[in-house]
Amino acid sequence: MAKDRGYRSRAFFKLAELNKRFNFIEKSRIAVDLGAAPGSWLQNLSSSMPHGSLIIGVDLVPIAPIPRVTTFVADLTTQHCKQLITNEMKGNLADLVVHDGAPNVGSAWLQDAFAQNELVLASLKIAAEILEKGGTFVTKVFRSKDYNNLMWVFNQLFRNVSATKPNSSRLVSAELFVVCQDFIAPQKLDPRFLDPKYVFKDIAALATDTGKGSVHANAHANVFMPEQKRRKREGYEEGNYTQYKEVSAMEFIEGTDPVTLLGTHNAITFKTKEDKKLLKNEDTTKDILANCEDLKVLGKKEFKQLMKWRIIIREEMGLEVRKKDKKEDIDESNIEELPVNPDEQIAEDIERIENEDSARAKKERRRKNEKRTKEVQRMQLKMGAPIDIGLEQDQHLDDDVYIPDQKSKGDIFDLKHTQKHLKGRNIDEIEEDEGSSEEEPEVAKFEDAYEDEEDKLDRLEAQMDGMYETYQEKLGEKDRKHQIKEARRKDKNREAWGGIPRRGDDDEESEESAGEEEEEEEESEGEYGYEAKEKHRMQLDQDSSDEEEVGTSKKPAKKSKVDRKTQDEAAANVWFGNPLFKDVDGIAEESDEEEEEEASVMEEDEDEEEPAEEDEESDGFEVVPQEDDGEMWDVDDEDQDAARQKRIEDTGLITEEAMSLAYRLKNGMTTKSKLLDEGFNKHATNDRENLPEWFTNDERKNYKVHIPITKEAVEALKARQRAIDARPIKKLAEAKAKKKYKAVKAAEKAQAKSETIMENQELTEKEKAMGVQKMINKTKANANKKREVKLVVARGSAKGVKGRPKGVSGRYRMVDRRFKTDIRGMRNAKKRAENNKKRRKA
Ligand SMILES: C[S@@+](CC[C@H](N)C(=O)[O-])C[C@H]1O[C@@H](n2cnc3c(N)ncnc32)[C@H](O)[C@@H]1O
Repeated sequence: MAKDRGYRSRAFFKLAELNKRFNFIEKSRIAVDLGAAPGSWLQNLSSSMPHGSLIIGVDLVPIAPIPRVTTFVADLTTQHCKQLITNEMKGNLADLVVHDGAPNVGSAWLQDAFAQNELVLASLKIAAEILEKGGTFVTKVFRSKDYNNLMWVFNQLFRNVSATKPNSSRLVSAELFVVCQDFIAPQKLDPRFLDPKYVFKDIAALATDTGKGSVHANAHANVFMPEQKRRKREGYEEGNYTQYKEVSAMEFIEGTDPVTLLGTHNAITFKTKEDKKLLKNEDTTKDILANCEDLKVLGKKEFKQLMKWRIIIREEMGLEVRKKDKKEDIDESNIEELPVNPDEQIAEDIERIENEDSARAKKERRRKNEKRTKEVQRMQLKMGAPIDIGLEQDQHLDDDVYIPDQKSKGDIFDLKHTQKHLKGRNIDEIEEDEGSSEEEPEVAKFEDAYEDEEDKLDRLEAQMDGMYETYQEKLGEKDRKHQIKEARRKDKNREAWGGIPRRGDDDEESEESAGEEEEEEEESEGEYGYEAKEKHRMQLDQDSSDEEEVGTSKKPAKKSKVDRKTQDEAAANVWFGNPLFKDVDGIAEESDEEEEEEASVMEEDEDEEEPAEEDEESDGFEVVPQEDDGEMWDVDDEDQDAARQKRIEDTGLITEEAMSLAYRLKNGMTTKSKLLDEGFNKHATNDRENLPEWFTNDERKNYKVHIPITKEAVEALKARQRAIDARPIKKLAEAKAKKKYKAVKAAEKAQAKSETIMENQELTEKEKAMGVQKMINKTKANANKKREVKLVVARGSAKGVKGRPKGVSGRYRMVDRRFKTDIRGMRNAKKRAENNKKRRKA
């Protein structure tokens, strides 16, 4: 698909998808692609960035030139690489750094998460040095135990960080793409933030290393604002992360950072007088109370409930107004910002996610049972697959991961996430900004943002899948219809065969077989490209040929051998009873006659010697004399299927591609090993499960190297086709064989008669010679004699009577009365013409 469109790799679509969602390319002027070979991302940048933009690509391997792109061969983990880039940027800063690098060992891609994530960090290091404030960094990461640490680091350097998995990325692969927007551009950056030794250590350890307070908030302060006096951020006492903490309801209502409160306490209590007043409030429902009892097990829903409840109470209390006033007097240094303990938070996350997982599983089961529509099932399946993958990794830590077609991932919602999104703008501030009346909608907006986006994407995904499936079904249907239609077209008598059980079976089987073909096609998904196509095509050809040979069945095992034989005979009789055979020399018109004919051709011939009864009328039937019926029974066009079948049997090379391949091999233009090499690529062993159908279908077309079709191959095929076309068709061959058979029989009979004559003692030698000669002449005449077809007109009560008319023997044809008149007229005209001719001569 990618190559079709001129892109160097399918990675193109990943960046395109990311950009579609986050829209970072078009607004960039200077972009750097780290790990850019073969260059599809560069192609994307080159085509989408404004004119005059600077685009730099770096890779260990050279990149073929791309318009408007400067490339270097360099190792992105080196200082030299950064130097090359900065030189090219001539003192400017980049607005976009993208990184799709992957550790490359030999020719195979080693999906070593650690090495990958190390590369990510090296790229981030470059990005941090060359990006301008507000810039964007896009990177591929592998989900592993280090993933969360990386995310943590990204979050320290960028205001908006989103991990996503483009549809074009295989769901089974651990690869994710993280789009980090709004670069903070810290004045000074602690090198440990970009040092794998530290980053891939435990986050808590990192935090411990980076500051006195032993929490990452302090680490943050250490790294970003070393010169500023730190706020008092006591946090939990060291080693006492698990202590049970309560917060009063009023504190939660009035507090400035409810999210942190919820994240750092175990329960909301209603002990004070003021708290107790809240218990009387009708909005303080049982659910709210239950939620308050254990904050550690809050799910997304419960979290939302509590946040909404808080806002309602605040509204009722008019806290916003008071707060606004208060805010001016607030000495920021007095606000105690409760730090988030990473260990505890992770533990919380794990616990919560576990609960959520089981709740979600239940919910999904219920949904499945309730809605048994295809779309929802598909959607749910999509949701399931990535979770399975995620469980191999530290899935429970992937709180930031947003996976478009995996609703459940979106459900992995935690306080940390929320907090991050509210960073620098907590809910209270939102309230203040928007005014009290808009508080709830704003919060609701925030809360529903996840759901809306997820739902929308899920819906879209499901719709797309549904549409695609319908399209596929339609295609399949069309195919099947086409096959049946084709079969019918080739066999005009098919309907007439309906009475024979075998045909009925065949019909069913053909339907079944169509289904089977579809299944086979699906099963052969593992086979890609031309070969699969070819195999399928040959299979179809084979099948249609099979169908043509009446009496054969795709599922003979179903029937007993005897049955099958009888049915085959019946079907064969019907086949040869087809009027198409009527005019073929040597083939009897009626099927029963045919058998007799084969047994004793000569006898029948003798019968036929009897003069035809012209204008014979018997029981309402009139036999019309027939002068020359040769033109009446032209054989139809030749049977293409037979020709095709023959062609497959002959060589198996029926396509231009196959022929070209053979031609190239024969003429030393390619070798077997080269072809084998071409058949494999670095993606050959990739897992193809769980890929979107549209993608696999497109891939199948483009997965293999396309063999160029040579002129010579096409010529050779055409020549062969001409030769095949020139061959006698099957029916004709059968007719000729029959004729030959008859002739042999007639000769044998003539010989026997001659011997009888010769042995007759009563005859003179001359008489014997004359007798034999007469016999030979008669045999010859019989052989050359065209079998006559009697034209029969049904009259009176005989009209509409089916079957052989009474009193008519031999070959006959029912005709209209006017036809007889026409024949007569023609005969008379002919006679008149002859007489005139004679007269003129005389
Ligand atoms: C998946 S490919 C990138 C594909 C690219 N985004 C595209 O669209 O064509 C990964 C690339 O990372 C490069 N790479 C791996 N380690 C690297 C390093 N240390 N420095 C530079 N490039 C590296 C590999 O050479 C490889 O070309």
